[in-house]
Amino acid sequence: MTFETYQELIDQINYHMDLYYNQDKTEISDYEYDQLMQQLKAAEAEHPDWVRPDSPSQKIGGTTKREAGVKVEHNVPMLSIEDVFDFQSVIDWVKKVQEMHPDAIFSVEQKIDGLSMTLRYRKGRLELAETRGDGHIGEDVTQNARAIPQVPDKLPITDPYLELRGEVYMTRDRFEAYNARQEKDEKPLAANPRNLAAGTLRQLDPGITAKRGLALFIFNVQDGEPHFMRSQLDNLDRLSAMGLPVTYHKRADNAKEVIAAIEEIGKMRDQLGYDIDGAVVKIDQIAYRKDFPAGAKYSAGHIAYKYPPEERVVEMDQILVDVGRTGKLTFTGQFHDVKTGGPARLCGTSVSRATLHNQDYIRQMKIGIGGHYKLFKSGEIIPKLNGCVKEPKAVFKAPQFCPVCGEELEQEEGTADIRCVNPSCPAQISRTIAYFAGRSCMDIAGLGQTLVDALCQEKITGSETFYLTSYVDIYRLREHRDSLISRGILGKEKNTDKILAAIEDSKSQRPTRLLAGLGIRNVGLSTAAALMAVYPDLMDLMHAGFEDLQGIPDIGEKTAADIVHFFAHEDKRRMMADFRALGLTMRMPEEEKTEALAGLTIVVTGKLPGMERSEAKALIEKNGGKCTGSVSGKTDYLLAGEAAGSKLDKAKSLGIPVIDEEGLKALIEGKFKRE
Ligand SMILES: NC(=O)c1ccc[n+]([C@@H]2O[C@H](COP(=O)([O-])OP(=O)(O)OC[C@H]3O[C@@H](n4cnc5c(N)ncnc54)[C@H](O)[C@@H]3O)[C@@H](O)[C@H]2O)c1
Ligand SMILES: [Zn+2]
Repeated sequence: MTFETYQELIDQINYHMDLYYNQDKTEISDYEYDQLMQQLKAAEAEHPDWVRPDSPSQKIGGTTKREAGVKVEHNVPMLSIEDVFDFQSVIDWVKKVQEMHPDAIFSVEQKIDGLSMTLRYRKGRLELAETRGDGHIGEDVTQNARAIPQVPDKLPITDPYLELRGEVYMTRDRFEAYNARQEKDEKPLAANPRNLAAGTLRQLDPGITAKRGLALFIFNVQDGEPHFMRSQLDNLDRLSAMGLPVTYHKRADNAKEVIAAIEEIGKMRDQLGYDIDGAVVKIDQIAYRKDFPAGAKYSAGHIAYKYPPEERVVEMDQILVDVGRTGKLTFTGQFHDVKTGGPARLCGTSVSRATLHNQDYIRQMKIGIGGHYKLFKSGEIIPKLNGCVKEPKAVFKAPQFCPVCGEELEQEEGTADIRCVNPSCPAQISRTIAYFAGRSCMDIAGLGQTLVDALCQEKITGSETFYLTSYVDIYRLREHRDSLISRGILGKEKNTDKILAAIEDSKSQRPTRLLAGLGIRNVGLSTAAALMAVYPDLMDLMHAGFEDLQGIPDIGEKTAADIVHFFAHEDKRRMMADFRALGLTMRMPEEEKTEALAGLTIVVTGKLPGMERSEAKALIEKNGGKCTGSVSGKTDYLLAGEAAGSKLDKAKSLGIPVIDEEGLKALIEGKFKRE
C-alpha cells in the first residue's frame, strides 16, 4: 500500500465512523467496515511511522454532540474491543493467557449490537447515565435512561459507589413497529435496530425514548467495592440476582470450551429477538487482565469474535413484473426461507422480496420459480441474492407485452432494459403523477401512489374522463370536491379538504421543484437549480435553444437535447401555460444582490437540508462571496451539511469555522459577527 492509498483509506474510514457514531446512520455493512479496518491495521503494522494520533486505529467511537445532552467525563474510560475473525486467533489468545495464568478461566458473552451506556449508582441510587462518546467524554443521557424500563432507579445495595456498563438496544419487534408507523406516515425508515436505538437514546425528549421502547443488557462492573472487582462471572451472577438483565454468558475453562460457547451463541442468532454482532471473550479474573493489554483503544483481557455476515437460503415463489415511471419493466422476486418456510430473517428484519434488476441478471443468476438462492443484505439495508444453490426447472422469461396496457414491449438498445413505450400506458401516467406530487418535487402531503392510482382509475361522476390524466389535473381536483367526497376517493370530508389544501399550498413551491417534477430525463432537482440560475422564468426556459442550454455549467449535451425535445411538444407547452393560468409559481423569487459576503471564500460540502449545493453557491456568489472547491488556509468558512466527509475534517484541523445553512443566512443578513 502506498502512503497515498493509506491516507485515502483513513478518509474513507473516518467518513463511515462519523456516519455511524455521530449521525446514527450506515452506508456499508459492519462486515465491509471491519474489512477496511483490517486493511488499515495491516498497513500500520507494516509502516509504524505512518500512524498519526488521529488514525481510526487510535480513536474510539465518535465525538459528543451538545444536542444529545451535556458532556460528561467518564470515571473509567469506555473502550473498544479488539476484533478477531477466525477461531485460530481465539485459540491462540486463550492459550497465551493460560500459559501465563494456568488457572485463568473465561466468560464468553453475546456481543449485543446496540450502543454502550454507563450507569453510576451511589448508595444504590441511579445518579448518572452516560454514552460512550470518544471513550473519555460522553453525553449525559440520564433522563432517557430512566425511560428504559430495565434501568432501575434503585438497587438493593448500600455500596457507596457502583458503576455498571451495558448495551442499550432495540428489539426487532419494536424496530419493525417503528418502521411500519414511519411507512404509514410516509416518513423515512430506519436502516437497522442499532441505528434507531442510538438515535433514540441520544435525542432530547424522554417521551420519545419511552414510546419507541429501548431495552438494556448489563455486561460489566466498571468500578465498585473490592468484592465487585474480582470475577466477571460472579459479578454477572450477583447483578442477575439483583434483578438486572445481564447479557447471556457461559463459563469456559479452556480453548475448546471457548470455541464451543462461541459456536453455541452463533447458532442462537436467528432465534433471538435482538441483534448480536459477535461474541466477547473476557478473562474472568479481573486482576489478570492487565497482563494482556491491547493498546490504548482496546480493553485489556478482552477479545471479540465476529461472525461471518448473515446469509439465508430462499426458494423463489413468484416473479412480479411491474412498469416503472419511465416505462421500464422492473422484476421483483418473491420468496420464502427454505428452513423456516416463512420470510427470511436477516439483520433484524423480515425479507420476502428482492429486486431482480433486469433480464441479464435473471439469466446469470438462473432465476426461476422453485430455484434456491443465497440471500444477504448489502450494507445491512438492501436485500440481495448472492448465487444460485439449486437451479429451477426453467429460467424466467420476460413477457413480450406490457402487463398493464398490453402493448408490445421494446428492448432498449445497448442495455438489458425492456420498456413499454406506449405514452398513454396507465402505469406510466399514475407513476409520473405520483412522482410529481412526491416529496422530492411538489411535496403534496397525503397524495401518495395509492391515492394517485385510484384517481387515475376512477372516472369523474357524470363524465367520461378520469380525475387525473396529467399533472395539471391535480390543480383541477378542487373543482370536483363534492364528487370526491361523496365517493370517498380521498377519504371523508376532512381528509379530502386536507389534501386539497396541500395541493393549493404546493402552488407556491419553488419552480425548480416544478421543473424537476416534469419527468424530463436527467433533470432532477440539482439540474433544475442549475438551469434556473440562468433562466429564472420557466416560460423563458421553455423557449431556450440547444446551444444556449449546453452553455450552462453542469448541463451536458444529452440533457440539453432532452430538454429541447421535451418542450418541442405542443401539449407540453400547453401544460406549462395551464400551470401558469392555475397560479403556480413559474418564476424564481428575486434575490437581491448584496455585498454582505464580499472578500469571503466559502467552501460548500455535504447535503444541505433546505437547498441544493448549486443553490447555496449561487446564493453566496449573489452576495459577493467566492466559492471554491477545496478547503485550504485561504478558506474563511466551511458550509457543511449532512454527511460532510473529509472537507469537514480538514476544516476542523485547520481551525476554519464551520457553519450550517442558518449560519450562512445569518452571515448574509449581517447577524453573524465576522471573525
Ligand atoms: N457499518 C459502518 O459503517 C460502521 C462504522 C463504524 C463502526 N461499525 C461497527 O461498530 C463496531 C466497532 O465499534 P465499537 O468500537 O463501537 O465496538 P467494538 O466492536 O469495539 O466492541 C465494543 C463494544 O461492544 C459492546 N458490547 C456488547 N455486548 C458486550 C459484552 N457482552 N461485553 C462487552 N462489550 C459489549 C459495548 O458497547 C462495547 O462498546 C464494529 O462492529 C463495526 O463493524 C460499523
Ligand atoms: Zn404499458
